[in-house]
Amino acid sequence: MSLLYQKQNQEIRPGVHLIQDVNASNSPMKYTAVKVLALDANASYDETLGAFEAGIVVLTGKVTVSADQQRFEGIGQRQSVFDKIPTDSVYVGTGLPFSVTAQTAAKILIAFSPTTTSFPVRLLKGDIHQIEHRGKYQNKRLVQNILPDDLPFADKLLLVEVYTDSGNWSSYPPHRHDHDNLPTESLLEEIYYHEMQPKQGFVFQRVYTDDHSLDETMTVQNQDVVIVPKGYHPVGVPDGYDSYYLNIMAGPTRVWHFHNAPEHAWIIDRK
Ligand SMILES: O=C(O)C[C@@H](O)[C@H](O)C(=O)CO
Repeated sequence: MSLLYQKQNQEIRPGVHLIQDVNASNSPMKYTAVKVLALDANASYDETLGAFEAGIVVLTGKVTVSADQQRFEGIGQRQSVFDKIPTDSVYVGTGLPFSVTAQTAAKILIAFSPTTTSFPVRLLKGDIHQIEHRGKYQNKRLVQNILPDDLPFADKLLLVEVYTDSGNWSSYPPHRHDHDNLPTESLLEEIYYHEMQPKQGFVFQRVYTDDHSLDETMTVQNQDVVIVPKGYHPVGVPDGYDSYYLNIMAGPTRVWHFHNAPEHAWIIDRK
């Protein structure tokens, strides 16, 4: 089972280019799915959600999102994800139609999770994001929380952006969240959407379980997706390149409680 989905570039509607489309039909994921779309200026994409909720993240550019008689105009805060400016997102509840119209050339990520529980459509402005500077030594990273578990605005979805600069590791020391064992650990699937700067860069990501029945180390390139159905999932960033990824998480309970690999937990305790 490959966990790596390399970028596509398929024009699915006039001015709408499909970069990624990972879902239950082409992956083992049950709680999470993702679409990444590049929109030419003035291009529009619309969809009616089935029994899914969605988080529409404006990765780059300016768009207008309409859903459930609400219209959010001119949202999006950056030209590149590497501007490191928290961007705007829109949460759309289960079963609703939505449309996205690009005011400038734009890139959007749509995260999905199956649910029949309705939550209201909501604009999640970038300036409400909780920002974290995690790690030390060579595992420093910048975390921009878009839809963390302490915002009760979704039934299942959790969304977070992570920046890992040249020569650092993130999602490190390795942790897992694949046991439904609250309050110690929650069961959350995870999807990584990766970008690199400069674009020709790559990162290494390993996904592995305690018994190594799953143990895959991948070379991940710009706009690739990695799925984490279970297991630890560290990311290493080579010298000279900076990494961005957006994480989508979801599972039976919308809480992020993870378990650090015991043999590597000492990494956290260094002074
Ligand atoms: O802290 C990080 O390096 C990011 C990770 O926590 C990432 O968001 C993840 O693996 C969540 O389970």
